[in-house]
Amino acid sequence: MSGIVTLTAAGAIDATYRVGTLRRGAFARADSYTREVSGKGVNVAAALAAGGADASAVVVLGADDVRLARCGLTAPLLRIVEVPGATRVNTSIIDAEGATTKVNAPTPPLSAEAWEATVSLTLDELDRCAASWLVLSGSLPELAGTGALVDLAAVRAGAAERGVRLAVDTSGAALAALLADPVGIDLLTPNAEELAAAVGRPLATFGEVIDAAREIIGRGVETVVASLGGDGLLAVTAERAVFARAEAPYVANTAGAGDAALAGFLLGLTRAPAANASGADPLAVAAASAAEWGAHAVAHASTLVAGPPLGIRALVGTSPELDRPLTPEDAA
Ligand SMILES: Nc1ncnc2c1ncn2[C@@H]1O[C@H](COP(=O)(O)OP(=O)(O)O)[C@@H](O)[C@H]1O
Ligand SMILES: O=P(O)(O)OC[C@H]1O[C@](O)(COP(=O)(O)O)[C@@H](O)[C@@H]1O
Repeated sequence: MSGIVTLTAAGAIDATYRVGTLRRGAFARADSYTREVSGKGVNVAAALAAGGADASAVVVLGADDVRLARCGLTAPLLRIVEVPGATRVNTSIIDAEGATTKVNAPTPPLSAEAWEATVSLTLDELDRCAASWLVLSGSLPELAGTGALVDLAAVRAGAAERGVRLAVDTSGAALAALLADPVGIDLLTPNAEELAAAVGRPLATFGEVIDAAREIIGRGVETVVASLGGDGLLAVTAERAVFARAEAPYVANTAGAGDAALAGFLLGLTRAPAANASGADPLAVAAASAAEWGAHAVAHASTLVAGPPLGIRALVGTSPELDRPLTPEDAA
């Protein structure tokens, strides 16, 4: 199988605290605390590898945390660009009811040398594993001294020259920058909030999510997978919209669900030729796989998933109910 490479220009340490009760403005002592080397592309690659894919993660990390990265379970997947200092820390606080409060730190600016090294390592990695997909994951740092985000043009051109398909999972300024030039993006995986920001209006129903996804598709993106938390997801193309949802065995930590769902979608696509041959619908197969991996991830205490979603089966609908409201925490 050809490989899948992820690029995370803003690597992170995920710090997860479990507390009994979390009250704004009040003291809480954690019952447990974990630190994981993360960043969206690291999590995506970990899930892809757990699903049997040949995956690797190019990630920018602070030198202070490289030893932790080299000792972790994902170490064999990581292609690290080391920059001076510490990696940013993204903090999740999970209370006894299973609700996650998350604060992501800003990423420090990247020097021109570090960004050049990142681009060149990414293109080398595409060649090394004869990649079929490149996944651009997470927020983007500023290029030091410019006030502008790092420029993805060389990475995108390099992927296009090699016939490598492009998946994008990002938010905020990075999503806006990518959507200013969306032609060539094969797969975009926003959550409802990110999709709402991209089209500049609130989204309250499945029908509104599909319309927003089609607006993005009209700008040049091939497929939009809108992830809707506990409501599941909608996989939308110019002609089709497929709904999928899987029941999570329990909700332990929602951080990383989007990354696992993206990995699940790509793993599902790799099964598409076999699905086609057996008369199954490839988009539905990929959407089901995404929902199963997402539900699997929320049942994991850590951001990273270990192993495939055994025993989790998605319900899939090829005619989503357009009037169905999103649950309030997913509506945007
Ligand atoms: N509580 C849940 N129960 C079942 N599936 C879930 C739950 N939360 C998330 N998922 C699955 O994981 C996917 C990604 O989660 P979501 O929270 O939407 O992404 P993100 O982390 O990017 O905001 C969802 O589309 C859904 O399929
Ligand atoms: O680069 P960003 O947007 O700050 O996101 C990084 C964070 O996203 C995560 O990958 C989780 O993302 P999802 O919950 O969307 O899967 C964290 O592990 C990481 O800390």
